[in-house]
Amino acid sequence: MVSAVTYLSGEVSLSAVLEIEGLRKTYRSRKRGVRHALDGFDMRVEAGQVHGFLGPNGSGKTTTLRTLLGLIRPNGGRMAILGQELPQALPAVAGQVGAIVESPQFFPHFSARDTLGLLAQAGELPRQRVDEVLELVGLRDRAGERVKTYSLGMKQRLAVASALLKNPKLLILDEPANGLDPGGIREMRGLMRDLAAAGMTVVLSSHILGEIQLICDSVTIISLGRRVAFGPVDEVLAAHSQGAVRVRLEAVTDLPQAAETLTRAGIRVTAEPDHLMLAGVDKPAAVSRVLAEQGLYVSELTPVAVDLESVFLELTATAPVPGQHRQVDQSMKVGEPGSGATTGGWGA
Ligand SMILES: Nc1ncnc2c1ncn2[C@@H]1O[C@H](COP(=O)(O)OP(=O)(O)OP(=O)(O)O)[C@@H](O)[C@H]1O
Repeated sequence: MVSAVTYLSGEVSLSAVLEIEGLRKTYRSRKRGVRHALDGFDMRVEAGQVHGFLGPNGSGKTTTLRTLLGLIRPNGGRMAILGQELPQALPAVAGQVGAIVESPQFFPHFSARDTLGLLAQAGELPRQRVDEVLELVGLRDRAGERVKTYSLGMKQRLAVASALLKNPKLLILDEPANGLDPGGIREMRGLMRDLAAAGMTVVLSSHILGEIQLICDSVTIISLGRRVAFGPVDEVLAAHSQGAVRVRLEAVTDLPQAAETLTRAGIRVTAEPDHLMLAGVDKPAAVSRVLAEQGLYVSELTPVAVDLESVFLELTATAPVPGQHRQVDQSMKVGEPGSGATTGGWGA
């Protein structure tokens, strides 16, 4: 584990493996105009953590990761990995960063062992590392079979194995659980925890929020190119659990009117099929009073501990859909009515 201690603004903190401050990236195209994919984005990941990077489609996750890896040039801000400024230090830190940002393509007629052997040779890594990573990702027993016979989950594990070959200090994975069945997801979760326990820092983006809540020590949530929440998972949940209340009505058909009434009363409401979730409620009695005044009668009013999915919904005003990508664009288009609004989404 990286054990260095850094001094920030007079405070002692653990060493940050990854630091991003005020990162900006603007895409310009004749057809779509100017878009701020990253609009002053901040992120900090401490050593030895599994860190979840969450955001709706089009919120800027891939742009952030591609910028970090030197594949895209930012328009402003600063980035550092292992205390070294990027992109200047990229050649120096590249050997300590393993990443899968886009699904890697493998030769279909090669086996996993041949594929990794070739990559190890190209990277001048010891051959024994191939068997170590095959064991780590649980592919050892099928390592001699051709990649074209592999399931999506096995290809995903091969991709992770290829990123682990150089025994990186920082592992960056974009949607590692994509295409995995529940058993595969559980194995991947165990692998991430084992890697972190061995001192590796893991950053993973995912749309499977329940998984992130189980695996990750800390999270960053991005929306419209800006950080909207960050910190240890339990602290983020605690901060958003204050005043969270579940409301059921005698008549389910009254829910839309109740949602409207409560929203008008200044309460944040998320509608679920058979109940409403409210946020920031100081006095639950006020909720039943406001509703009763409209002839809407409450059958349940329960304070609840929120999960990461509810926090994500509240902060980004949209629900994640596993496996869906870029069907709705969350980035701001400059000059568009509503640019700068805090909502985005998958809705279309
Ligand atoms: N090469 C590009 N040219 C123009 N716009 C781009 C380009 N790449 C990304 N964008 C835009 O930048 C915004 C952020 O995209 P990005 O891919 O970083 O989001 P994301 O959070 O990774 O989304 P997803 O979860 O769908 O992968 C989107 O509006 C996207 O359309």
